[in-house]
Amino acid sequence: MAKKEKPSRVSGKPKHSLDVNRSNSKGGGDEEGRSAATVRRLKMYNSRPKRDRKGKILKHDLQSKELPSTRIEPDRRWFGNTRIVNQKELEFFMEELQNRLSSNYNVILKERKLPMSLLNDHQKQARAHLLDTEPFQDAFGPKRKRKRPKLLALDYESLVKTADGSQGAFEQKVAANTGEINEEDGLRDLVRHTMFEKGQSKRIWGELYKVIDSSDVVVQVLDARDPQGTRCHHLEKHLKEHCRHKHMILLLNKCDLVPAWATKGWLRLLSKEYPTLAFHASINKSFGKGSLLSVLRQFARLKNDKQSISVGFVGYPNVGKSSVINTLRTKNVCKVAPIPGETKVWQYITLTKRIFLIDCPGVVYQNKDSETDIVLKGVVRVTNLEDASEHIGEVLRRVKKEHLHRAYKIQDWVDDTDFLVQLCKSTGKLLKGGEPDLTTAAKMILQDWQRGRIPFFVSPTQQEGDSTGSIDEPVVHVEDPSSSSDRTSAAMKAIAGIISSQQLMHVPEHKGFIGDKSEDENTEQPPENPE
Ligand SMILES: Nc1nc2c(ncn2[C@@H]2O[C@H](COP(=O)(O)OP(=O)(O)OP(=O)(O)O)[C@@H](O)[C@H]2O)c(=O)[nH]1
Repeated sequence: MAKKEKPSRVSGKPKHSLDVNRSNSKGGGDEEGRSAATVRRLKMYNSRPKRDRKGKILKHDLQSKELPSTRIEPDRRWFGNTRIVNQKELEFFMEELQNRLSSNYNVILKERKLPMSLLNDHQKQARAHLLDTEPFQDAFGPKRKRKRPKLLALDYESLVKTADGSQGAFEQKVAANTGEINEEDGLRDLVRHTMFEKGQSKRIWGELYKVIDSSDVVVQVLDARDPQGTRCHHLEKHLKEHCRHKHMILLLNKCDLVPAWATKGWLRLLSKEYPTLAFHASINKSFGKGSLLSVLRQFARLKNDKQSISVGFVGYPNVGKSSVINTLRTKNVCKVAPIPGETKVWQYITLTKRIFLIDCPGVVYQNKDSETDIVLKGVVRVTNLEDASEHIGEVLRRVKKEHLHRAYKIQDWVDDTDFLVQLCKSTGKLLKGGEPDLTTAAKMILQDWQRGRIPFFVSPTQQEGDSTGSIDEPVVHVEDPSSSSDRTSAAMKAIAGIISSQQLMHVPEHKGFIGDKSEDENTEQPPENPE
């Protein structure tokens, strides 16, 4: 037992530092010394058990006199808040608890400390009362509480009729989507499914939704050669309907492959809908990097209630999403290849302490594009095509003769086969017996097309209508009105400023187009080629 403390002196301070009768008051004269509570606690640590020679405890202040001297075995479980009990113990505990609960004279204190949901589990799994009956009025009367089940049909015949009707509607819808209602053999359908549905798989869409869910800002990367063709309206609609708090910007990548006036025209046109920036992805000689970084910094400022923001890069395959991220980091952090489908899964990249970038695999929304359109948009790997020559006619139609002449040194041709034969002869792509290897030549042309070696672009004038050439104030959406404040409006103004100042900048352009006089000359059908 603890010794009886000496009473404090009547006058003067206690001398010993382990004297309990020191003052506890802070404002008193004894500010520096230990308080009475501290002294008592320290004394408790000093009370060690008295042992005999063999180590057996003879006497201990905290040891019960009745029980033999015990030591508690050290165990990890003493420090955790979980316990493992066996089924028997649990059942015993449940019974006890049930008894206590059923008695009106018992109250459970600290109920929240008990795993009540576990103890009441059996109530949830109570059997369905299949044979119980209820009064007719409760089940069918005007004051019935049950929900009426939604039946598709009342009898078997009407069910069959409904199924037939919906099957017809489904088939029509599928046919409208694939545009192949007149195909009879079904073979083309199969080819389309395996090859031309790249970027449409459930897995890829899953990756896209993961990226969207994790992003605060979504950057939709478009190919400057065909911005409308590589846009995903479905995604824009989804963001507008379900994620109004997320911001979206458009990025016209590969603007070095089109004339400057076309880039500016598209910027003007697309800025009416979303903040749009032009970009040329290149680690050493990029364009638009500064503007994009400033816009992202403004978004980070806008969301300064968050520790960091995530920026998701989404878009068609091969538009250059990974290249844009590499350009921003000035480093090869993402795999880049001139073939579509290089990015397989999403990838997180740190740009700054507050800005994270997410690379997403290329996604294609099912639309009415023909197989040739899909190939020319760069969605399909050219090496996988079985008959590449069937798409060459469209290339010859879209690209001006001068460009083809400059690229392949062929003066004139009758049709696409003639062009391919001449190309095979000039490049030596011949099979056994001197037969021209049309497929290899066609693949060569398509690869050049996908890599931007053949000058081509879709003109913005067609969409712009009677554009006056003036630069409109870019649209910057503030989706969350609750967050609008001085800070928000300042950031939004800054973003609009960055975007409109980029529209005035000198944009890089494709050498093949230099010398174009004006966009008015570009009136032919289709107007992809301005020269
Ligand atoms: N000329 C030019 N080529 C570019 C530009 N950006 C990207 N590319 C090229 O486009 C090709 C595809 O680039 P990626 O960055 O792999 O495209 P991606 O969108 O990530 O492709 P997926 O992996 O299919 O999603 C590469 O050969 C790049 O070199 C650009 O601004 N200008």
